[in-house]
Amino acid sequence: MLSLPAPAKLNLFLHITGRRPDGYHILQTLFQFLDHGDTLDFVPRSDGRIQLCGDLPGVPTEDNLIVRAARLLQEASGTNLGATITLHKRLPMGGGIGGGSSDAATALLGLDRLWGTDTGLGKLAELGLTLGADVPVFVRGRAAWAEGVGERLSPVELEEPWFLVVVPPCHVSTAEIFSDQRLTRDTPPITLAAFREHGGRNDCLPVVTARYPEIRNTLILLNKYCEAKMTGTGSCLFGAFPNEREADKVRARLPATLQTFVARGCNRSPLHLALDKAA
Ligand SMILES: C[C@](O)(CO)[C@H](O)COP(=O)(O)OP(=O)(O)OC[C@H]1O[C@@H](n2ccc(N)nc2=O)[C@H](O)[C@@H]1O
Ligand SMILES: Nc1ncnc2c1ncn2[C@@H]1O[C@H](COP(=O)(O)OP(=O)(O)OP(=O)(O)O)[C@@H](O)[C@H]1O
Repeated sequence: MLSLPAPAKLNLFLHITGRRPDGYHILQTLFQFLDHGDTLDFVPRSDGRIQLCGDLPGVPTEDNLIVRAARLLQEASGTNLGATITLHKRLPMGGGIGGGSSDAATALLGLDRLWGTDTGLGKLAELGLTLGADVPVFVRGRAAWAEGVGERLSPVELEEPWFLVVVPPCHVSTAEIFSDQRLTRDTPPITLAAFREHGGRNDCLPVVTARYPEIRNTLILLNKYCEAKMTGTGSCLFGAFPNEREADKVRARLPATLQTFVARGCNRSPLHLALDKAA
């Protein structure tokens, strides 16, 4: 059996600089991975079937990004093999930490290894992009400066702080935020050097806090202890700390009813570290 992580990501900032004719948004963002996420177990099958164990509430199996990724790779590689895949879900859904996209990337890389189809990261990233804008960065496995719709990636070396992540008690649909009339789509493009000097913001935050009072209130609370930011289109909020102890201290002060976790920021995806180890 092959067991692999599907880590979370954070968008350290997110600027919307324009919109394509097809409605997709042109963005600038910085992706960093967390050493916290789902786990997928893979067992090969000779009958060609894709079986998923570990159903998600509200997601029909055929729509699960893991199953869709598996079928895409079967088709692209022409393999006759199948797999039984077990998903151990830990990441909140609709949290902006990329759980579904990361599961898809882990399925693509894990099955490519299991089946010996040797597809290569470039082709896997291309297949992944058809499943979601966030899949390619998980396939490439490097913290990245991203442009375009999130698929034009340049690897970057960032500090690797500890993050306290807070999951407000609501799901946010990415499509709903991107279609809100109030969203600003005209932030002037910046450079990585400018971000390192002046930082950046999340252009989705005003729309998300206007729509979700729970997120606005959680942001106010977290801001008492650190500079709180939002990842992706929400709902998750985070703060950076120099070490685990400092992050844990703030975590202990938050109401026990709030879902929270502490994880290390990683420039190299835990998925790729695990694949190297398993080689
Ligand atoms: C917000 C981010 O998480 C930042 O990393 C991503 O851009 C979103 O990536 P994702 O969840 O993989 O998004 P997708 O599943 O590709 O798209 C969900 C919906 O969001 C909108 N969408 C997504 C990405 C983008 N650059 N512009 C968009 O307008 C589209 O309406 C799309 O139907
Ligand atoms: N394996 C999967 N894990 C999670 N969600 C999945 C999966 N397969 C399909 N989905 C669907 O994708 C939706 C988005 O899930 P996901 O956890 O990626 O949200 P997210 O963290 O907000 O993503 P992003 O940061 O990419 O916007 C879910 O609400 C669910 O309907």
